[in-house]
Amino acid sequence: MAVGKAAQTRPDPCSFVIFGVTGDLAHRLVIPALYNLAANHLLPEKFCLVGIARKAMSSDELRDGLMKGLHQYATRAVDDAIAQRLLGCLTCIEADPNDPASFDAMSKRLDELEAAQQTGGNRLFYLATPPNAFLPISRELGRTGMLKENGSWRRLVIEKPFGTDLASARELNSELLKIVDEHQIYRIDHYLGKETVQNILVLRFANGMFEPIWNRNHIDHIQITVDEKIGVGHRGSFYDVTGALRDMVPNHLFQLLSLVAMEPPAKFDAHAVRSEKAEVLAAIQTQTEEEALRNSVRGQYRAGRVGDTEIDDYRKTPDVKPGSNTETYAALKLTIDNWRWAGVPFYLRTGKALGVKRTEIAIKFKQAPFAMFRDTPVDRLSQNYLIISTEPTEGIALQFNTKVPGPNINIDGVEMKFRYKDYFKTEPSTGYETLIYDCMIGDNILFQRADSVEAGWQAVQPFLDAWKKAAARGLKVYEPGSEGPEEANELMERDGRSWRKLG
Ligand SMILES: NC(=O)C1=CN([C@@H]2O[C@H](COP(=O)(O)OP(=O)(O)OC[C@H]3O[C@@H](n4cnc5c(N)ncnc54)[C@H](OP(=O)(O)O)[C@@H]3O)[C@@H](O)[C@H]2O)C=CC1
Ligand SMILES: O=C1O[C@H](COP(=O)(O)O)[C@@H](O)[C@H](O)[C@H]1O
Repeated sequence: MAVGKAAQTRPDPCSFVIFGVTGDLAHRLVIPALYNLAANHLLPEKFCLVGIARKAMSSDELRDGLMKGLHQYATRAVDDAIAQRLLGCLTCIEADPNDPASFDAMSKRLDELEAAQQTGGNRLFYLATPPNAFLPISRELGRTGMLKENGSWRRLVIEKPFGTDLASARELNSELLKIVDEHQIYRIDHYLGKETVQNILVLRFANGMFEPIWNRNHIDHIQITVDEKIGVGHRGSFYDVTGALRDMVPNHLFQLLSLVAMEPPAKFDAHAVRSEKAEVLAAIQTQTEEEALRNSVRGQYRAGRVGDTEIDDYRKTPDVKPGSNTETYAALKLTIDNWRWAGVPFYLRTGKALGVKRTEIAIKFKQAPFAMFRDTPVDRLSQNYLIISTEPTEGIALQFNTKVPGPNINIDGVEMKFRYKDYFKTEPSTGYETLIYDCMIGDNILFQRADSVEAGWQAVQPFLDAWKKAAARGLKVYEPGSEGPEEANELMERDGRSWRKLG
């Protein structure tokens, strides 16, 4: 992460080994991110790019596919010379975790490549594979000694989802820690690569004015919204066993929640920041199943339109079970049991096929206790929100009341807005550049530690259990292009609150 560093420097020479290189993530996000790093001179001088495929494939064939993907998904115009430099050195190695001999051969081949390219033995293994392959691949890497650090570094990048519930996340952590040390594991969550998300800490702790009011005395509640317009599309087989809650909440939404709710770390280093994040997640009150049902809404979209795009009924998505009860929308009410947040509800919502793409944290401050202005009762004052948003615009807005010009005291709500693009020249990014760069320089501040992953699953486990038992009961349907099921509004209205409207 660039904060606190004088300038970005090139990482150590290393090999970058991608498992799952034939897949969507590698083509759409990882290679374009490496391209952006190459274009900004942020790849190591000596760099060995290796793709691991389970089926035989030549390096040329793999290179052609990745080059095509780069042209399709790059976030900036592709300069052929840079792309050639990046992919020119690509080597494809065939290895399957079900075939130990293939890993022995891979280990030998990597040694040879690294000796030729003088990368010094530093290796980053990026597991861009389905979660069920994380452990088999790690075990083979461990067995063959490829993860052993002998004067060089060896790192393992694990994609999300990290486990499917509390028990499986614990099991995965415990098995991985038999193979590698925690400092070698980089559990990735691309939300932490987003500028606005990293800026939450800067906003809170590099400014003196927010901290005094950042607590239960001044904050009424906090809303975290991650709405998407896209449907499930071609990801039916993954999504139908995952659902909106597992896909988004214990990872992306909890990253936002932990950054906004954590205590100030003693210093800005990985240990201190990650400890505070884990601490606040662990303080999320564990709900009984009955409370979990009362404090949640789950929905599933039917056929309809989002803007000009036709969206099919979720249950008709390829690879989705015909009568599936998997939620494509989830809203939750959580509370954090600590001194700062006691009595301050956190309302979270996320869903697919909704009317707008919106990612925001809206911090709602308490109303003024008394309105001294005639004809303006306190409940007619506009609400005071501080809004930190990534979508549709990256920025921060503060909403407050002001006097309407004129002879009388009329009051209306206005907004002060900071938009990143008005102040900084930002380059479009995949969100993965920062994370991949940080892995290469060994800065794990933006990666999840085992304890916070487990604390996240612990907090959502009651909802998973309650929803599983309830099956179809309680699953609400919603129209594509809407704001989600009406019951999500009722979740707020019951508490005398409402979701923040856009615009
Ligand atoms: N795509 C995305 O936008 C995002 C994906 N992720 C995560 O990234 C990971 C990859 O996702 P995605 O690229 O979409 O998936 P894909 O299905 O498109 O690709 C999976 C890749 O993994 C390989 N693979 C599958 N099974 C195994 C196995 N048992 N052992 C070794 N390799 C295997 C496949 O290789 P083969 O050709 O041999 O079958 C393929 O290259 C997942 O964990 C996903 O949750 C996270 C965030 C976003
Ligand atoms: O990890 C995931 O995130 C995306 C949303 O990411 P964003 O950066 O576009 O907000 C989501 O679509 C996907 O289902 C999920 O797996």
